[in-house]
Amino acid sequence: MVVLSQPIVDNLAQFKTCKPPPDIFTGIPVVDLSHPDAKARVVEACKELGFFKLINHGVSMELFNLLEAEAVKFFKLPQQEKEKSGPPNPFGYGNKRIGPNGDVGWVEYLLFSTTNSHNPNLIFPGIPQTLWCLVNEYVSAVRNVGCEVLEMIADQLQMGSKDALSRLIRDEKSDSCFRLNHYPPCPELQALSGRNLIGFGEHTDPQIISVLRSNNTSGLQICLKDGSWVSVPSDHTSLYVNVGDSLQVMSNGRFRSVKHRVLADSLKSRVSMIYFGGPGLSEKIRPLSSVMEDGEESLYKEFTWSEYKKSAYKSRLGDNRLSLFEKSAAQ
Ligand SMILES: C=C1C[C@]23C[C@@]1(O)CC[C@H]2[C@@]12CC[C@H](O)[C@@](C)(C(=O)O1)[C@H]2[C@@H]3C(=O)O
Ligand SMILES: O=C(O)CCC(=O)C(=O)O
Ligand SMILES: [Fe+2]
Repeated sequence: MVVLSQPIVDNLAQFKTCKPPPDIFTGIPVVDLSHPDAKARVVEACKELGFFKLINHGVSMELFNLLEAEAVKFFKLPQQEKEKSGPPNPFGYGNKRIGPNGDVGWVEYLLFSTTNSHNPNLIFPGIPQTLWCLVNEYVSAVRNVGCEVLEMIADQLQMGSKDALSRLIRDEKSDSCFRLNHYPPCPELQALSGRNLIGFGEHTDPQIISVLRSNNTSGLQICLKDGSWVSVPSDHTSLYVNVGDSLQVMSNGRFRSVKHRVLADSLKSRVSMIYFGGPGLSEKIRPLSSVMEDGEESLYKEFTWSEYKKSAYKSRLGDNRLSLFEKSAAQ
């Protein structure tokens, strides 16, 4: 019999839990970037799930491994050392608290702005130079992948110019960010209740596009159109792409900003790295005229990314942030 000390139970009581994940879902669309039908498959997946797996993406396994190893090294540092780069405001090292409004999860993380104006020494006094350099190298590689995907969408939807979407995240004023997440295992809880801790609660990503890579520990779940949650198979060689709220708006609801969450594993650490491609602060977020049919009305009130971001940072993780900007919402 496993005997749990009271402090462990008390400490875990603040976190939400969930029944162990169901079998791994086999219906995640796989897009081979080098295949001629890639554009059509990307668009189909953005409409159906707002989520897909990318293979032949061109980011080297070596870069994945180097960044993962440096991230693991950082997360193994004594708590005091890691906290030199925190608290996240919103950038920096965070532990258990997500965002400014009381959300918690079984996760520690480093959140970076990808805009150069942020001096790393001010926000990350505790971060090793090697990790900083690898983050920059990795971000530029996955930004290119994000741009390639957005260019395929623009082409497939005949948006007129290939860079109608990609320019937003390629722009030097793009307000993008990057996150390294570490979900420690929690065997005590599994032993106690047979349940899993919620590592990162359900939410949608506010930006245009997110590009995710994880180690070989599963835990990511996405919500299907019928409201059921399914587990995404882990694959440390692939990238996963999800549609963010801004792309849902720009497609006037044709693409789906996918609701997702992460369950911590009871035995294995999960390490994930996510690039969130966002537009410049003053960019207007509205349906692109090229996607609209004759007479079609926008489902959303027009807003700038700065307005949306401000509103997002007032919300709780699981809130439907776009609902405030829907045309049907009270003015
Ligand atoms: C609770 C929050 C954390 C978050 C900002 C927010 O107020 C609502 C959106 C959250 C989210 C989800 C996707 C990304 O992980 C993130 C960096 C983002 O842009 O929006 C986080 C924000 C965060 O952790 O600061
Ligand atoms: O860590 C993951 O796998 C996903 C985390 C996530 O959804 C996020 O950071 O927005
Ligand atoms: Fe997310």
